[in-house]
Order: sequence, then C-alpha cells, then structure tokens
Amino acid sequence: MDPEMDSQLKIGFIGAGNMAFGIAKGILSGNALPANIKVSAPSSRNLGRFQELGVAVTHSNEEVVSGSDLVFVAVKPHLVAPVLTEISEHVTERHIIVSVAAGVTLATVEELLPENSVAIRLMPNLPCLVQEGALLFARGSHAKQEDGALLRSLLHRCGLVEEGPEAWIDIHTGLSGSGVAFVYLFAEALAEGAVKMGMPSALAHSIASQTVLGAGKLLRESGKHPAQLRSEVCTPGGTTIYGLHTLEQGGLRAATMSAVESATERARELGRK
Ligand SMILES: NC(=O)C1=CN([C@@H]2O[C@H](COP(=O)(O)OP(=O)(O)OC[C@H]3O[C@@H](n4cnc5c(N)ncnc54)[C@H](O)[C@@H]3O)[C@@H](O)[C@H]2O)C=CC1
Ligand SMILES: O=C(O)[C@@H]1CCC=N1
Repeated sequence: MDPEMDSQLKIGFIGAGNMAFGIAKGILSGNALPANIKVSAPSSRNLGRFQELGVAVTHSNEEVVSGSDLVFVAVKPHLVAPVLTEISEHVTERHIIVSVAAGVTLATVEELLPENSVAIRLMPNLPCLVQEGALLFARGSHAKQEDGALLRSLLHRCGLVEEGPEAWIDIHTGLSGSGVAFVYLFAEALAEGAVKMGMPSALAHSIASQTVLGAGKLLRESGKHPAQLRSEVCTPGGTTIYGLHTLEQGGLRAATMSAVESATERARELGRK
C-alpha cells in the first residue's frame, strides 16, 4: 500500500489492553495518523495512554466499527464471541476484521460475522511496542491477497510480519506470542545468577537485558544457526562450555521445547471453547 493510503485508512481497536497499545504504537511509528485511529473499552482505565498517543477513545464498540475500515479485535479470547455478536450488525463488506485473540479460530470469527465478511487472524507479540515484534497472520476464507497486503503494510513498523496457514498461528503463539515471556524468564534467571555471585541487582539486570538484546540482534542479523553462534562463543575448556553443560544437565533445552508445546496446546484448547 502506498504511504498516502496508509495515512487515510481508518483503524479501530476494540479492547485497549497491552496488545492493542503495542500494535497502535507500532502502527503510529509508520504512516498512520493518530486522528485516523479510534479505540474502545468499557472502562476508562486503559484509555488514557491511548489519548496520550493522540488517538480517539470511546466506550462504544459500535462507534469504532462504524468509523473504521480495519478493526483489530483485541479483547481476551473468551470475550471475542460476545464482542463479535455485539458488533456484527455494523460490519459491512468494506470492513477487515482482524482478531488477535489467542486460540480463537477463523471459523469461529467468520461464523459470528455476517456472511462473506473479511476476517484475518493475527498473532502479534508485545515487542511491537518497540517495533521489534514478530507477527504471523492467516487470511480467512473471504480475505483476499490484497487484504493481507494491506495489513502487512499497516503493520510493517511493528516488526517482522509473515503470512502463513492458520494451523501455524497456534504454534506461533507458543513460539513468539508467549515466547517473549520465556525469554524474560531466562533474562531474569541470568541476572539472578549474577546477583548470587555478588553483583548488584540493578547492574545485573541491565547487563542481562543487553545480553539478550545483543544475542538476539546478532542471531537475526548474521542469519547463522544458533548452534553455530553458540560454538563461536565456546572456547575449548573455557567458561561457556562449563555453563552450557550445566544448562543441559538442568534440561533447559527440553524444558523450552515443552514450553512451546504447552503454550501451543493451550492455544488449541482455547480455540475449542
Ligand atoms: N499480551 C500479549 O502479549 C498478547 C496478547 N494477545 C491477545 O491479545 C488479546 C488481548 O490481550 P491483552 O492486551 O494482553 O489483554 P488486556 O487484558 O491487557 O486487554 C484487554 C482489553 O479489552 C478490554 N475489554 C474488555 N471487555 C471488552 C468489551 N466487551 N469490549 C471492548 N473492550 C473490552 C479491556 O478493558 C482491556 O482494555 C488477547 O486475546 C490475547 O490472547 C496476543 C498476543 C500477545
Ligand atoms: O498468554 C496469552 O494467552 C497471550 C497470547 C500470547 C501471549 N499472551
């Protein structure tokens, strides 16, 4: 989409939580204008920070739908059905409805919207806030390639945006939607290890976050397999291989694989509700 169109598209958010805020911030760092964005939530609690972005806020979901071309549904998964039921009569063929709810399938979304509605399922993650998200979307049965292209263009400043089959969305939820929390747990443990060895906590946390950032940036920018980079850090008989041996004994690799598996299974379970 050309930047001109990008700046004219009317964008709505139903739900004013952490993920809506992350996507809104990412979008606003591109060509979208705050005046073209409207957000709804039942209480004013979370709306203040959107107002600080210059975005219009309301308590009416209907108002968001009526005034938008593309609407992100960013409520908790169990609220998607009641919200779609509520807005359904206001959804027309001009709308693109984008659900970011974990687990909720395109079939469920399409069933609750008028026939032939354009629906897209998107799984973002919280680093959209700093334009380093990892987002995967799948198009519903009436969403054309150009609808996907429009969404991709809108989100391009949120981070890496990929399209795939719907079956991969739950996996991406475990890998990346939830995966960021797994990385935070690891970062916390790194820092706590340093605190245990006598380093002041603030410095340990600052160095741990820079270590995660630097490792991630090098991994992405080098395009190397993580095992290759890991071997480049390891001096034979040096410190790293001793530490890695301890991590393997603690089952970090198996535990991490199981974490992605559990989160994926949970997303699938949420989708069956
Ligand atoms: N937080 C994250 O890292 C990620 C969250 N998601 C998905 O995003 C969705 C939202 O998650 P969060 O932002 O974390 O939740 P949150 O609890 O921070 O936000 C939910 C928002 O929905 C609003 N809301 C509640 N009932 C509503 C209604 N009837 N109409 C309009 N708004 C209503 C709440 O006031 C709140 O502002 C979930 O479905 C989750 O699966 C997806 C990827 C990552
Ligand atoms: O925990 C959750 O269910 C959501 C989906 C991915 C990240 N947060």
